[in-house]
Amino acid sequence: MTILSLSNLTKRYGRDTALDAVDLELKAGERVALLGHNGAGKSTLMKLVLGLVDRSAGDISVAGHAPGSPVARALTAYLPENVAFHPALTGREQIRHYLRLRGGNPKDADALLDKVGLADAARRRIGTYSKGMRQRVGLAQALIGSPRLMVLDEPTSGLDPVSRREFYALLDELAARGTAILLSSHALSEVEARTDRIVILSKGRKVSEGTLGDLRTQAALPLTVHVRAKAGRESMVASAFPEATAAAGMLTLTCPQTAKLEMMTRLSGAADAIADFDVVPPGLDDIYAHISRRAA
Ligand SMILES: Nc1ncnc2c1ncn2[C@@H]1O[C@H](COP(=O)(O)OP(=O)(O)OP(=O)(O)O)[C@@H](O)[C@H]1O
Repeated sequence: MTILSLSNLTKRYGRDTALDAVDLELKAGERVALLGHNGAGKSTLMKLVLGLVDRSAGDISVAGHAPGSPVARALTAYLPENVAFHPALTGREQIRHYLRLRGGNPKDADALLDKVGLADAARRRIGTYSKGMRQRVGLAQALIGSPRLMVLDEPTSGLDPVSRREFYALLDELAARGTAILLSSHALSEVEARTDRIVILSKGRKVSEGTLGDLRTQAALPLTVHVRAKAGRESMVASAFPEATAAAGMLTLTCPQTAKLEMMTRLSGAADAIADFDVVPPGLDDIYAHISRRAA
């Protein structure tokens, strides 16, 4: 089921085009990452989805409803990059407050805090929480009313690696229950591992979209191959791979995606002299840099 649909979506501020004819669909349970340099249009896209600004052209719907309409608002949750809570309130008091504002039952606060792993800290003041714990309060708040679409702006910025992993595990659980997740991030390595699809914006235009595999194919960047020779067989390996550069006791060479099999044949041909080798595909940071540069 389609939860979010953007078609030819355009937003202009005066003569500047912040978002230029963007198409995008999110189905239930999909996790989609929005990448782009500063000013690429990520926040504008999110604001349009939340109904905070009006579109200049194109269409947008949240489960068939206009963004900002009462139904779309009830179906959508938003977690901004920097969530601010009252430091003197406990986690439980803060979530009870939000539940009252959203017409929910304040008694549900403990269940929500438990869901985000804050059951033990529910009675502590938010002023004593770490940044990761405050982000979880934000997530608990966003979970009120079981949203079908969750929009997260840089949700893990400032979190340590363990908190980031735990945060993504919570998102995985939400997605597994059918919530569509749209998040923006600059932390490419985590997006690489924890989202189903990646959308790259540049100057308001969608310049790439797909799984990491799709993007890898589009970018057509070469693989990197590291080869370590057996002791005493260095010159034999060096002559088998004359194009390689040597550093730190290893030979390093690149191989086009389309020439993987030839590379395997060459490696097996020199197998007697090789102690170890690694074939490293380009990571999302390389692919992102390549696609953004090409778009610019
Ligand atoms: N309210 C506004 N009035 C005029 N121009 C705006 C407004 N909001 C955004 N813009 C412009 O629209 C373009 C896209 O901005 P946007 O904030 O969507 O980018 P972004 O990808 O979210 O960037 P960042 O990563 O820095 O948050 C920029 O050129 C920005 O200056």
